[in-house]
Amino acid sequence: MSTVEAFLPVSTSVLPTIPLRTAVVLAIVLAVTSIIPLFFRKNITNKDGVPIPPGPPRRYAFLPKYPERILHKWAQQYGGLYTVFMGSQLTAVISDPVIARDLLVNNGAITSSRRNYFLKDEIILSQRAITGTPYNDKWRQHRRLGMTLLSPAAVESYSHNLDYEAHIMVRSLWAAGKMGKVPVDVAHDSGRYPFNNMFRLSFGTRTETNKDPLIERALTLANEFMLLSGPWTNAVDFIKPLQWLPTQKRARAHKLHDQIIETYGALILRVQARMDAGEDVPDCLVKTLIETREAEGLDWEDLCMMSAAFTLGGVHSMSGIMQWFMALLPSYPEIQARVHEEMDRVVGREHYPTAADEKDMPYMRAVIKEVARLHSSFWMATPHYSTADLVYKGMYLPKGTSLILNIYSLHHDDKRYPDSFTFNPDRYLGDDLGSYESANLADPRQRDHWAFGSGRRICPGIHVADREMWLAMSRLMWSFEINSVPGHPISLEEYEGANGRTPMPFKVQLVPRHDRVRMMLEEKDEVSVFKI
Ligand code: HEM
Repeated sequence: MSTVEAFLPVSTSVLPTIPLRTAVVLAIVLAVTSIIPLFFRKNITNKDGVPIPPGPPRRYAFLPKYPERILHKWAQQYGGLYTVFMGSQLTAVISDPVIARDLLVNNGAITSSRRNYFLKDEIILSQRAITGTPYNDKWRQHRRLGMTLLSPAAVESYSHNLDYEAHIMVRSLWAAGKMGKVPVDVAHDSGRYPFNNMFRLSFGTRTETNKDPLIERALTLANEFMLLSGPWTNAVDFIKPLQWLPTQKRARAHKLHDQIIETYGALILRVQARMDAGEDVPDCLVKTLIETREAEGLDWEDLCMMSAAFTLGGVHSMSGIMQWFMALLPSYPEIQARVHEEMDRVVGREHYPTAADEKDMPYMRAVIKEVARLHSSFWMATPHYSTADLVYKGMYLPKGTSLILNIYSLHHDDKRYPDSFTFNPDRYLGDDLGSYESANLADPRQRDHWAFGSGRRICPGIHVADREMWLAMSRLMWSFEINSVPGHPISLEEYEGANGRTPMPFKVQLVPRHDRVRMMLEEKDEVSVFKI
């Protein structure tokens, strides 16, 4: 009797005896057939035998730093629509403008949901903050409430506030740079600018000094959100058993959720107290939410997450693009010279460029579009998720497919953007459309860039973001020559972030262009508005 047989229960002796070697072989075969396939892609077809789009043979739990570079390599190998298995999650990667339009716009009724990402959606956002909500009535309701402040007409109504914050940002950078004599780290002011804008939209107020601790707190929360919500970077999002373990990322996600509720909840209560005391609270998102809470059936988490939605969506993204702008331009003195020539010719040196000057400054507009193309805040937008089976050009996308807009490949298509890795604003001369108009062109191959995503989940902040970029970037160019600091090269290849991307820390020299700069910047001081 073998050792194994000695330990078998007596009752098994009635079963046919399997020799030990056969048992071992069977165990190996079982392991090979049931475990090994978990590491390779599945061949899925629909009932008519239509296969899923091609893709790499292995399954992945996460992709390392700079996942967009791997997606780009696969796009070149497998084409404009391919699939990758992230654990058991089938993920379709869209790298072609026509396919993006066909799948995300024309089939938007069934491709506009969100997968329930474990860290981002389930823990941090509780499926809220607009971005984390599946395509359902709650999403429609929250997006509608948000859009009351984000429509083009609404943006016009508060454009003077954005104007003022752009002034404050330029002024603060100028002061920090001691009028061009000292190198400046632009990150803090690049973050405070959109934060003040979003804070005002959400809560009707602004931070009054550059040192207000709320700025650092909000920027830290937004940054942590971006680090934890990468669509390809967390194995725990794709391997279910990992979700049962007390991992460090899981703990960070719970902490972030609690901090969002605590920080934004406290601010809501302060607005509520003012309203209860009969004070005149400026129109803002939180005022609307408090007034309509009962009629809309909003719970406390809805309120907190909605009041954080603009800050989570519109601060890190805008701060990133502002920083890329200031990181890029020092390497292109000839482009700066062309902007300055246009600025002096169209605007002159007596006053700042305003929103009204935009239409007359095609080169400055082209520079902004080119920054958004070459250094998009997000390379993979936010994944969409399909809610019904779909067959597209002989390829099957089953219900429950995650759909990734591969912005990196779309923006590095050398046919659409010749020499696509080069910063060349000339490619946008003659394009006088705003980002939203461009996203709605009948021919998606003519769209300026895809930085704001696509389809029914397209960034709702697109209009305010366009205005913010124009005001801040044109003012920076009116005021300064942006130079690099000798001996401190700025890296344009490396960057930070798992989701939203920002340049590695850098400093620039902001040299005032003329005497009026000082007078303009000294003109308006920090003002205090409604206090909460
Ligand atoms: C340069 C600035 C910005 C960029 C590059 C950007 C980019 C994006 C992208 C790529 C998406 C995903 C779209 C998709 O799913 O297809 C998105 C969604 C979103 N953005 Fe922005 N965004 C910016 C500014 C803003 C601003 C200023 C706000 C707020 C006022 C905002 C709020 C949101 C929200 C709430 C969503 C989720 C929309 C939904 O799921 O329905 N974003 N943004």
